[in-house]
Formats: sequence, C-alpha cells, structure tokens
Amino acid sequence: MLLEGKNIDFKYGNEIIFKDFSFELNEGEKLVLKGESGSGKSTLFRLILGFEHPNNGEFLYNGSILKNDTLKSFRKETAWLPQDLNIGNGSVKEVIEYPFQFKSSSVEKPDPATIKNLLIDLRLESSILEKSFSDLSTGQRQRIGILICILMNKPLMLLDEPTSALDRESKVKLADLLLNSDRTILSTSHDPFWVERCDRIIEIQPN
Ligand SMILES: Nc1ncnc2c1ncn2[C@@H]1O[C@H](COP(=O)(O)OP(=O)(O)OP(=O)(O)O)[C@@H](O)[C@H]1O
Repeated sequence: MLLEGKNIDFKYGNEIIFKDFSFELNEGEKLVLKGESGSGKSTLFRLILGFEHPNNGEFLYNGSILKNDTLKSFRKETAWLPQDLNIGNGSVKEVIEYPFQFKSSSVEKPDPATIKNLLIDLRLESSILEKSFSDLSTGQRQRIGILICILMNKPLMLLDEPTSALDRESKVKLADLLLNSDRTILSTSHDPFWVERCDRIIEIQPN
C-alpha cells in the first residue's frame, strides 16, 4: 500500500470534521473522495500534507508514519493541486517554471517542447505563456496547475476538484491524460464525469 490514513479524528474548534476515518491507497490506483461541500475533502489533503494535524490517528506512506523527516520526503514525492490556485503574479511561463528552480526539485526544468505538447493536450493556446497568471480564467488557472503537477512527475498526485472549472472537452482530455496512466492519484470530486472514471470511490459523510 502506498498511502494510508488510520483512524483519523479531526476537529476545527467544536466542529467534528473526521471521526475514526480510514482509507487505503494502492500504488497506481485512482481513488476519489466524494462528499458534499463542507464534508472535509480539502481538509483531508491539508492533513495528509501535514499543514493541519489530526487529533488522533496517523497517515502512513510506504508503511512509515508521516511526521518530521518522513513528511518532508513525502512532500517531495507528491504533486498537489489545491482548489484555489493562487500562485503568483508573474507570467504563466514564470509560474510554470517556478517549482523547478529549487535545488531540492528532483526534476529538471521542463523543456519548451514538453510544455508546448502539454498545452495542446490541455487545450490551451501557447500564447497563454506570455499572459499574466492573475489574468487567467479559473478554468485556465486550473489547467495550468494540472500542467505543473504533470511536469513535476511525482509518484503521487493529490488533486482537489481537478475538473471543477473545466468544460466537457477539457475533462475528456484530462481523464485521458491522467486516469489512463499508471500514476497514483488521490482526488476529491463531486463531478460525476470524474468520479465514474476513477478506480474506486470513498464517500465522505459529513459528521
Ligand atoms: N481554517 C478553517 N478553520 C475553521 N473551519 C474550517 C477551516 N477550513 C475549513 N473549515 C471547515 O471545515 C469544513 C470542511 O471544509 P473543507 O474545505 O475541507 O470541505 P470540502 O469537502 O473540501 O468542501 P468543498 O467541496 O466545498 O470544497 C467546513 O465546514 C469548513 O467550514
């Protein structure tokens, strides 16, 4: 098993978000967390990534509990697409290249041909590279976020509502690109198009 959540309890103040919640994600699997708005899907990602801490329970990656050093290396193996992508005011090209400039980045700076091909796959014009990221539509921002996650080429993708702002054709392309690959993907969604195409669904019930 690649990733596991064991008996997670989590509260925001007095609001119980998770009570004894567990899940398992196998290598190569496309697991989707489905749940009503406010049920805690995005919170689960923040817990997995260690930005919030469970009151009880633990997450394991490759059998090791995620804390301190294991959490640091886990983050390096993970590409995360948050729901509200707010990643700077530079040009789209700069935003795309930003994560690859750090020494800790295990991936070389992507070459222009790879970026161009992915833009075509995601139904974006190459002229978008010169635009200011903050001027993009929500759907365009989402596709650029997905493009960055793909370029990062990590063993695990955490995708928060990856299709929420996409039109039907972009969804088809995205499903082709990600769900027919051997990547391991944990996503959240309430979009039937995406949910139906994943391998397994876990319903998150509001507490
Ligand atoms: N920082 C926070 N402080 C307090 N409460 C929070 C915080 N973030 C989220 N919540 C609450 O936790 C609950 C779960 O929120 P979360 O964003 O995880 O839901 P979600 O299932 O991802 O919803 P959606 O589908 O609308 O994105 C909500 O009731 C929300 O108001």
